[in-house]
Amino acid sequence: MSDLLANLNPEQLQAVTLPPQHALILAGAGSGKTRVLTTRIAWLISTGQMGPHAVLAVTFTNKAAKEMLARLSAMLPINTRGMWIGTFHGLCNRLLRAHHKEAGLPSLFQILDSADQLSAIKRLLKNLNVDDEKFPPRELMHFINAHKDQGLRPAQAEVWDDYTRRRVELWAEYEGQCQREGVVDFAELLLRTYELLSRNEPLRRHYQERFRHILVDEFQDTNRLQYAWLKLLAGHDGTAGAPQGAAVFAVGDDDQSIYAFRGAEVGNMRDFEREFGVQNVIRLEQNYRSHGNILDAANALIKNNQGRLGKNLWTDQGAGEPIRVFEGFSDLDEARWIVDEARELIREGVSRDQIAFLYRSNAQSRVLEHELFTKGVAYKVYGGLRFFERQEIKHALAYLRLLANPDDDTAFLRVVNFPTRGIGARSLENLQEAAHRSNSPLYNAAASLTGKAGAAVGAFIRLIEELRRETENLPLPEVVEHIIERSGLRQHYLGEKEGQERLENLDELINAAASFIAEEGAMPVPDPATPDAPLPSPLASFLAHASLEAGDHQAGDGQEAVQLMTVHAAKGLEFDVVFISGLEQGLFPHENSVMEKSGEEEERRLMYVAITRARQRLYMSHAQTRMLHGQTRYCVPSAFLDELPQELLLRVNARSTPAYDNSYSRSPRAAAPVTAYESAAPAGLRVGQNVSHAKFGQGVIVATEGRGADARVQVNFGAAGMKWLALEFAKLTPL
Ligand SMILES: Nc1ncnc2c1ncn2[C@@H]1O[C@H](COP(=O)(O)OP(=O)(O)OP(=O)(O)O)[C@@H](O)[C@H]1O
Ligand SMILES: [Mg+2]
Repeated sequence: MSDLLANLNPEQLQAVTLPPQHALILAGAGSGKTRVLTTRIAWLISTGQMGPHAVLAVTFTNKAAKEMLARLSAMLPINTRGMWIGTFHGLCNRLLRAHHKEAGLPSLFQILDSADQLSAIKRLLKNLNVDDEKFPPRELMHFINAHKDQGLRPAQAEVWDDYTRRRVELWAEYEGQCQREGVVDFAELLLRTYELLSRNEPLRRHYQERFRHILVDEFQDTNRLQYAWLKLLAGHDGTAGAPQGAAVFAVGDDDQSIYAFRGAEVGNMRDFEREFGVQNVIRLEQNYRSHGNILDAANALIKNNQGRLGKNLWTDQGAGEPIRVFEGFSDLDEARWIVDEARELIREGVSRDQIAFLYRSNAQSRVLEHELFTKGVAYKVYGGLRFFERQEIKHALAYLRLLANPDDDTAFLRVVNFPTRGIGARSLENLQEAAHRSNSPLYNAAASLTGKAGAAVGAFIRLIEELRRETENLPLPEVVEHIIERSGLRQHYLGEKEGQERLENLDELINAAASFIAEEGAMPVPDPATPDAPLPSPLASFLAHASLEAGDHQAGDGQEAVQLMTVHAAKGLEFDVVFISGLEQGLFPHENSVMEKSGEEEERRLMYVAITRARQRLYMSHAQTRMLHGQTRYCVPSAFLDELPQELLLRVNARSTPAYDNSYSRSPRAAAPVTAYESAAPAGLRVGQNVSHAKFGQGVIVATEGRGADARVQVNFGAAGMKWLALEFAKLTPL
């Protein structure tokens, strides 16, 4: 046990060995918060203060949860399987599976990911004959999710006009549809669990008594509902006679709060301190992750934010290397340089796993991927177009979902006519109407269809029934393989011109099922606290996993690969070498943020997170032109670059003339050091400049393109929205 505590500094040691009280560890990046949290769990267990089943720990991503379990197994000779360590969504899923009856859900309820949710909403609007121009489905989805993240149901929503009233009605209809179909969306996982625990006293008591220690990583990014959920589980719900609750140990960093746009509230940290009467607020100030220059850059940047809780991070690791800054002619040029540099590092012996490419927006990964692919460098993308979101995978999963739950209408509609079975849109509409009238799932309403379509749908239902029988006793990977064959999916893609890649992905799904079983064990483990709760089938567990986890299958599992992800997804992680690309106004900071002070500060925190992921070497880059949404944009370097102490930066020049480029009106320029950013902007106007327009009012320029008579600027007019204006016609006055 002494080994466990051996390398901790005094503040870390104090935090790890606190008596069972509420505590808040407030500390900057890389100061060992996550390490302290994990070590505390190990310490509590190894000193016999609690059993593995008395702990609940919440982390932010599946990757982080896995890492925590791995670290725990390394520290302790215990089996960590079955421990309640995971993401909010993962833990809620587990709770609802164990108590689905009490939660009013079918035993095999399915999880809708965001794409499924959107299609469920579109289908609803169509069924109700609602004009989707007036009620754009995506917008309605955000409306619904934002309310649910606040812990609200339609009856509690604030209605301030007819339009909102209608939206709330549609939301209520949507809830009804989900309930009929036995599906839950991400926000519902949390809300349903919260409601279950607050209404069901015996159950609440059971968990309140069970969990003696609740530990939360990245506490700054919890939203209202998550905080309420934690309070409830910890026995701080205000109900009379609640048992002496769990000790809550929260770690966080206000400077890394990057989910305010999704309703996360840093204010939760202050509320926590007050409401739980936290006696112990511990600050950690030594950073063990990054070399001095990297840390200095991060500290200098974040100083520009107001109202911070304030911390002072230092390191004894020495200054290390300067931060290298590269300017590319174009995004392709930038990507080429990044990949060349990475290859050089790999040649020098840096592991691919220790090289990360970070970017602000998912769309930026495409050029990087293209370049990596061309040069034959193994890479892995986290997030983005997830494996489980690809068309062929969703088709295969839909068959599996129907096996598990025939009431799942989203799955039904996805594959009833895929591969084609001659069932027309008209017949499907009739079927949906019949289902709507009889308030039954499509699967059951199928009998009402007559004629040719009726026969075809009947054949489909028989196919599903047969598949269910045929796969009943098969191991999961074989179930997956069987349905890919028997559903006709493989045959279908064999006949498709571009089908090869899709077939490979389908094979990869069989592999994913196999590794899922290998990792999770062939059968789910009964929970000692609720031994009588029904165990989910391996299929149901796998489907939940597919909805919850971003599958990362570009590079084979276990293969070393360069890590690509958005800055949001990089939270909590660390790498020897980090490249941050696309440091341009409008991209990072993102254009949606420029109008608001709070938006700008959130972008700065995001940049702080990006910088502090690096251990030894940090690169930053930007391009003069970039293809975005099919157009070439001229770009101005990010203001964040100017906020860094210039003596920490090493400007590296282009090594050669660009071999290819995607900008069409760039004047031929040699490989001289490039500094003249402004030349790209038309007629004295630059990105970031405030302007006024007779009709739209005041705004700020967020992008420019073209020259002379073609010159156009994109202006964010706030309330009047984002506009592209041709300079020749629009009268813009610089302010
Ligand atoms: N006392 C220590 N001695 C040596 N290394 C340490 C010590 N404390 C932490 N570290 C190492 O420093 C690195 C950063 O730690 P950790 O990831 O726990 O920081 P964090 O505060 O959670 O960072 P973030 O805010 O980015 O999530 C890890 O590699 C960790 O193992
Ligand atoms: Mg951490």
